[in-house]
Amino acid sequence: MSAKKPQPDGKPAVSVRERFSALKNLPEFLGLIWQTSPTLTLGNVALRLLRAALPVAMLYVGQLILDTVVQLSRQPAQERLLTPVFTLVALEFGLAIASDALGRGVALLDSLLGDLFANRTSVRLMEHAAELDLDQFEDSTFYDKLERARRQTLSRTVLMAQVLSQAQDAITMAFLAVGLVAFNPWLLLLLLVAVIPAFLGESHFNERSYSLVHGWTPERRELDYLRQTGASDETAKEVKIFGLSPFLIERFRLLSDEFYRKNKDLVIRRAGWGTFFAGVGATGYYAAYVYIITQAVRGQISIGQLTFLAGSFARMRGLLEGILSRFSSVADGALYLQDFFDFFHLKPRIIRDETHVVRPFPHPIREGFRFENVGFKYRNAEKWALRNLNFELLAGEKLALVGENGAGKTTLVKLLARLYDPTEGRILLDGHDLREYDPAELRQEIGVIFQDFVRFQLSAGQNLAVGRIEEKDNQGRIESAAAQSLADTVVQKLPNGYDQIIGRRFAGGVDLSGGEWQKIALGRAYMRDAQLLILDEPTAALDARAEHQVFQRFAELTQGKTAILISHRFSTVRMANRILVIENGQFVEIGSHEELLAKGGRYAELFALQAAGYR
Ligand SMILES: Nc1ncnc2c1ncn2[C@@H]1O[C@H](COP(=O)(O)OP(=O)(O)OP(=O)(O)O)[C@@H](O)[C@H]1O
Repeated sequence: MSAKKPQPDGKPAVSVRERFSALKNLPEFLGLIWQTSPTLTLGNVALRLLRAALPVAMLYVGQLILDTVVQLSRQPAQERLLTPVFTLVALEFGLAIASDALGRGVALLDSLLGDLFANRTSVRLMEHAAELDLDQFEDSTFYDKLERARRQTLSRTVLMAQVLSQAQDAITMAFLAVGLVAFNPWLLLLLLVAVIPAFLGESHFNERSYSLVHGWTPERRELDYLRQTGASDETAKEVKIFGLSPFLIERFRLLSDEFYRKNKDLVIRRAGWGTFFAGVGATGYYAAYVYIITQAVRGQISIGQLTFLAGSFARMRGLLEGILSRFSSVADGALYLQDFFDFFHLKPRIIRDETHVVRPFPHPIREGFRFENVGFKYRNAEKWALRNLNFELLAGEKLALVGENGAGKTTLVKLLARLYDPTEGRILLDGHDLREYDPAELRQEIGVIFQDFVRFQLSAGQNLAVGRIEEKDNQGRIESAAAQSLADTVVQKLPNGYDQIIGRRFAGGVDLSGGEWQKIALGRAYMRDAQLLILDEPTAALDARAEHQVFQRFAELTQGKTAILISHRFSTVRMANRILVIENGQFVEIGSHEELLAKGGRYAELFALQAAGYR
């Protein structure tokens, strides 16, 4: 990267070279438009080509009309034949109507193509985001890219129209230039001199504006966050109780005012310079006009030619100004495209390894999982979340993970599901590295219910079905999963049963208590029918009776399956075959409840601590 000139607020500006090099994105962009709809694209181009030829045709007919009129006016009254004039006027009338119709046709196709393109792009964005790794989502630069790619959907459709208009106007210019150059090539030069300063000015301000907006992506993300946090159903409760509104509003006001001020300075300077450059342009035009008039007065050209040339010059000035100023917004659009393509060029690392034969997932798992010296560090984190971890999770075993907050229990589970890969060491499944299996197949065989499970604003039935979404229409399966997780008792109370929308975001939604939500989430694990079931604090919000019932069923349901339980409640933990204690990401001890109690180590200590609380 070249050293960038900092903006007044310390953010890097975008160099001219970067803006030009961003234009290389246009062919790929046009390719995407073509793929969106070849028919609409072809139609659009054809209409624009026709339309490009019309201005010069109209000016030329105008010239013929005037010359014919002048000629007729010089003839004796009885010899004046008006038919040729009227024919020409009819022709010009036809051209005017055609021009208008073509203009509307182009606008229509632009809008249809634009809408279609925006829809397809949003779908592609969602599809690509779904392929990326979890840690990419946890990276703020990634998020900024995603944000810019998302925000620019609309302006990309504008960019499309701009690129096409650019080509259309260039063709019109070429037609007009032929006439102007034939008359006097210097006029073309005068035209450029009149227009280029405006272009440079425009270009400069566009660059500033892009830099400002680009540099402010994190702050704009924060603004969105503040706006949402200040007023959303999820946060309203705590915002009210803690009286957070003034704090949030103040931060929002400060940030948004600062952006307003910066943008205002830019807009004002832009308007000032814009007026000046428009003056320069007008001067050029009138100089050319005076010259053409002089030529007409001297009889060098006809009155018809005078109007043709003056018209051509004025028209070309408008077109050239348009082309040049559009050029700089096309260049900016292309810069935004850079963000867009950058996002699409991001590749996930946790993918099916196509360089090797992918190992089929064992059915059933024979030996189990083995952690060999596993260490993991989160992206951008200083500290290891897990280190030197060696243990075995045997096939069919129920293993409980115990450790204080932040010990690394959830991280361990995420490694098993390959949401991340270990930073060092490896995890084996039946003697082979997890990376040798297809991650999609692996995840199919693992059912995880995280402690921060998602409360989907969908129907109760769909909330259960997310455990295996292919079975969303299998009502029998949904109901039996609900019965196993006790979610059926929750659904019974809902006015519309399984079809009831839960959560408050949408009209008619009914919210559930924390424990009720948890029963629904647990049901997902039973929908899943996976070989390895992982429940991360599955019963934290359940009352004592419900917890007891859940675990009675859990033992039955996981028979023959491998399971991991994370819990801070020892009543739950002791139901596991073995318990793994971790502390600060390190292995402490492993064994059955009785063994660990007898050993009198960390587990025994924690157990005694909790038991004392109940005495
Ligand atoms: N996405 C993340 N990025 C960076 N650090 C993380 C991330 N998630 C967790 N950590 C850190 O990794 C460590 C282990 O976290 P983990 O969630 O695995 O703990 P845990 O044992 O499940 O805790 P708890 O009992 O509170 O659920 C913690 O120090 C935490 O701050």
